[in-house]
Amino acid sequence: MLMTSRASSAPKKQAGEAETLVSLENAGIRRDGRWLVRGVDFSIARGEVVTLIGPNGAGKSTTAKMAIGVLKADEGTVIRSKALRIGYVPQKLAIDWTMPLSVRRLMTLTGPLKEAEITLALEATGIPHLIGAEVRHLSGGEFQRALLARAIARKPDLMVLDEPVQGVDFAGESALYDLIRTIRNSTGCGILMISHDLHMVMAGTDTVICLNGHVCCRGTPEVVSQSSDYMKLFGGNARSLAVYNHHHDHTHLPDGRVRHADGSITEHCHPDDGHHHDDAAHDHANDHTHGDHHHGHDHAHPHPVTEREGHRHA
Ligand SMILES: Nc1ncnc2c1ncn2[C@@H]1O[C@H](COP(=O)(O)OP(=O)(O)OP(=O)(O)O)[C@@H](O)[C@H]1O
Repeated sequence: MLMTSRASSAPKKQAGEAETLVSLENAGIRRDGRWLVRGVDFSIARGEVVTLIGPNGAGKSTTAKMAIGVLKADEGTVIRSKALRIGYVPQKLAIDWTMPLSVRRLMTLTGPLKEAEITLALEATGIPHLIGAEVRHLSGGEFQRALLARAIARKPDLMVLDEPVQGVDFAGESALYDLIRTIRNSTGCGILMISHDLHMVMAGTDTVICLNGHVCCRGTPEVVSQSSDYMKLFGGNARSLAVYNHHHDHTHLPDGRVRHADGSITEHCHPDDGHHHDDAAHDHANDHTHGDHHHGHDHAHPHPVTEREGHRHA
């Protein structure tokens, strides 16, 4: 029997367990008699970074759109937590690049924002000085920062970033991934990210879902990078992947406090805690179990941006 996205009752959350923001069970999208993706199962908790990887056409963007409700599942279920606020940075934007458009205006295209909210978001992404700049004059990295600012300005519970570093140079990529982690750490939001950039992304991700029309393999970056299915898909690239090996001796809770191995909770990490500085892979309250779905809910209210051809960084 085919089922579509549905609401459910409020989640019953165990003490200490991060809230599940969105959960997909056996979800699929069919178009023109073909399943674009099928049998997709995963969930995203508050404070968790989930990354979708996979070759071109694997269904990553389709899956992300299904997760946030831009596309309705033709099979299976997609459940989002009640009144979930979503910040979405799509892969492509329908922007007329010949028309004047300031960064300030770009920020409010999908909904009104106060000037102070715009300024704060642009400060967070490091480009407050560009508030009056023409979008068409921005560099690739500045444009991506502006899109990120627009996504975070609405203080989302879940950020969905479809290839957030496209067109950005190597140093800029690293800075943007740092920024994404900083946003997650300071706001405790969940993040669903799509990327081809295996090296950077794998290091900063709690859970990797490798897609190829279906979920090919999943797990921590370490588990996925050693999977034979993953090796088959990515070949030599996979073998050269440098996953940041770390051990988790503490957990960052969504409210910013830190729970240590002995169960004690402090405001900050201890100086001698494992894998801190230049750390790309803290364990941020991802102490929930995938496939263990507690949620409930209702329709999400994403701020989808029309996506068509025409994005200059595509
Ligand atoms: N509306 C649609 N109708 C028919 N086919 C579609 C539609 N949207 C996407 N597709 C096809 O579905 C497949 C998955 O597309 P999707 O954009 O999700 O892939 P992706 O993994 O994000 O790819 P990429 O890495 O190239 O961005 C592709 O083969 C694409 O051509």
